[in-house]
Amino acid sequence: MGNVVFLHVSRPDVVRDINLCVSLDLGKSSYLKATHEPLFGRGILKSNGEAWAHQRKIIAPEFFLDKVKGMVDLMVDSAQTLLESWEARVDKSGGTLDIKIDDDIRAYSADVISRTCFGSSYVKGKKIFLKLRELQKAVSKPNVLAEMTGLRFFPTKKNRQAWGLHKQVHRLILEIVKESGEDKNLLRAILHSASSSKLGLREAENFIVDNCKSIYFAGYESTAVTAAWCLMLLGLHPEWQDRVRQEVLDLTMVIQETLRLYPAGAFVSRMALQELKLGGVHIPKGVNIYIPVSTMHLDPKLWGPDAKEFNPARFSDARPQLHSYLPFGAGARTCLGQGFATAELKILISLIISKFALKLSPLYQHSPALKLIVEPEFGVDLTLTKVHTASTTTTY
Ligand code: HEM
Repeated sequence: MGNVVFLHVSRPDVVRDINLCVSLDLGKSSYLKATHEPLFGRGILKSNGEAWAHQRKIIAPEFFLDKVKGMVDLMVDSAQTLLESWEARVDKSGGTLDIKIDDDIRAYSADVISRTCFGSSYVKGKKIFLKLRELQKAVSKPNVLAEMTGLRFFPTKKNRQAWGLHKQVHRLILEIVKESGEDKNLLRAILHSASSSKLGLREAENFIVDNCKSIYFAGYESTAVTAAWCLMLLGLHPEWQDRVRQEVLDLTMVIQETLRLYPAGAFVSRMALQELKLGGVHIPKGVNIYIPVSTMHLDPKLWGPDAKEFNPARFSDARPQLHSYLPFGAGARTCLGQGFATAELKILISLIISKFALKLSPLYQHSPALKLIVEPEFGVDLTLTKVHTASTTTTY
């Protein structure tokens, strides 16, 4: 535990300094994370220095706004599948349906990321998502502690299970790569980069697999969990459902507020690549710094006395103080998929709200749990009924 610092203070100035230091030092080191990282390997999420910069350069253009705009129709198609199934189930159950939404939302998110980034259908990618979810569960306990203490390198039963799953995911991704056609998508960009990087066969395979896993995980789970939290909050606050039906701009605030209360990424972490002083604290080179995002998001000093309440209107007039709102991180390593995720969330939530009235079910048990990301431990239970409204015009 000697090489870890938790910054349990709500100090936007410190976050700014951290980002500055890390940005300044980008070129100095290559892969800093160890080889047995079962979930991401050496993909963009866990690499540093030149290796990271190289991957970011390849992947970032695939998420520019013009690319995301081109993906909207695919996102709507994926959402329609979910809506049709919910409509049929509501009809079948006599107009009111009690439903645990999590699996359907995950299926939507998996479908979107699979179609838009990899050109393959959910059906093909389904096995990968299931394995990744198992892998996530296997590595998520003891999560941060294991990450910090090096426990994840011991051949414990849990670690052996994780490494086995890792191998299966590796094989499945390579199968999809071999089958992939010539359409332009993220997978092709990664393939192109791997083949032009003079890597050996094994290295090239690892490069492809690790980045596919990074994108699958980053793009799939975090968005699905955010959508589930957002629908839970809307179920609890019907007045905001009405507002969103009337004025889709209000949806932006609802999503911002959801990400403030339940940021999928519990920590933004950085490694000090040189000796630093942050907020008067001496940080030696090589130390990992964890910024607990929720702590900052719920601090009354930054957000006012209602910091723990759901109040999307707080985003209507005032912008949050710089570096005090970090759902997508900050600085050079800010989330690449922010625009993509926002479009995906707006499409799904606006279509659901235009078709259904949501009520939080009495079956719902509130228990936010840290499993690499913060998710509803027992899922989200809602009661759905159909609404008949004139549809709102939506710009994503
Ligand atoms: C609501 C959904 C999402 C949330 C809350 C979220 C949050 C985050 C956070 C907190 C980080 C770390 C930023 C930092 O360290 O400063 C991150 C990184 C990243 N995210 Fe997201 N993300 C979401 C969706 C997505 C999607 C849909 C994609 C891609 C399809 C994506 C791709 C990435 C990538 C590639 C990185 C690594 C960037 C780098 O290290 O250079 N994310 N995300």
